[in-house]
Amino acid sequence: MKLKIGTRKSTLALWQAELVSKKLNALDVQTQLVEIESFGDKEQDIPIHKLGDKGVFTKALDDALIKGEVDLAVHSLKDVPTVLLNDLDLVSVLERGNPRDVLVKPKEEKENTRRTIATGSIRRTAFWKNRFPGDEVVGLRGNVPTRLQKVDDNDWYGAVFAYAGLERIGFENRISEVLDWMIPAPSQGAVGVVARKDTTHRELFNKLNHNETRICVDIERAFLNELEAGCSSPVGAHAYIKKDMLYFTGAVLALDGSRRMDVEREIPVSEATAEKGHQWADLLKNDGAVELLTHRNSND
Ligand SMILES: NCc1[nH]cc(CCC(=O)O)c1CC(=O)O
Repeated sequence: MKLKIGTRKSTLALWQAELVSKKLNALDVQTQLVEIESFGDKEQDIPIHKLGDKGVFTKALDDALIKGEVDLAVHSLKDVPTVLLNDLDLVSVLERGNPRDVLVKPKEEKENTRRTIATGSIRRTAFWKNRFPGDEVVGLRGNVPTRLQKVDDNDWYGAVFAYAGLERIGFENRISEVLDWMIPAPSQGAVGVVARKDTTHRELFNKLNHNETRICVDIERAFLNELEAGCSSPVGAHAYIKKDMLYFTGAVLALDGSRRMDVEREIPVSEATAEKGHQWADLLKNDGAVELLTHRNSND
């Protein structure tokens, strides 16, 4: 038996696919990587939230799974929509890396009269403007190495990246600041494996699961799902487990960062089910979170 692992072609995607491959090899399963280009990779210059609502990075791999061209697909879990296609399942979630967002400054710092921050993410934009209303935020796209190069080539104060993405491909040394105050994207820093529902390898995939990570990301993703928001919405959610407690922070922001709603909870791990994520999102919905999310600026 040789399992075909579908992956995107970026350095980060390949690193994550290799990780899954090694874990399967350690379980005496042979593997082969199949590189597939996604729509989100081809269209590097269009802002991500304009590419389409959901699955811009996952669709090509979903198709390959459904056609049987690959047996599993490896993704950054935060890029995977909370609702999968009917025939597909999230079969494993690996142990999470650092979930935080970080600031990367240019190698040579520039003198700025007004700070300009680069990011292509509307969540990062909203959080940044919420905390620093006087700063300017500009768009930034491309895979991690491309974005790092753009940071050095422009006059920006810096750009926001995922800690895990930089660390995995050897750019941890570019981190200037860990942005502890920014609530990460739901499931940021976790790697997920998607397979067909009728896969015959479920038991094998279960062995790749990291239970604590799975509990946390299921809650974060339920929170996002309940708010009916895709990966490109100004929604942050982060859960972590310490001893027997699960700690959760979630927030919904207006696009321009002018308003936000927060929820913070701690519960015993024994009570931690995805349902909690739905409930906590419901609290914010009752306070008008959906109106906050759907409120558009005139220049949008
Ligand atoms: N949207 C692109 C993307 N998808 C996953 C990561 C990083 C790894 C992760 O968060 O799991 C990145 C890069 C980034 O956000 O800087």
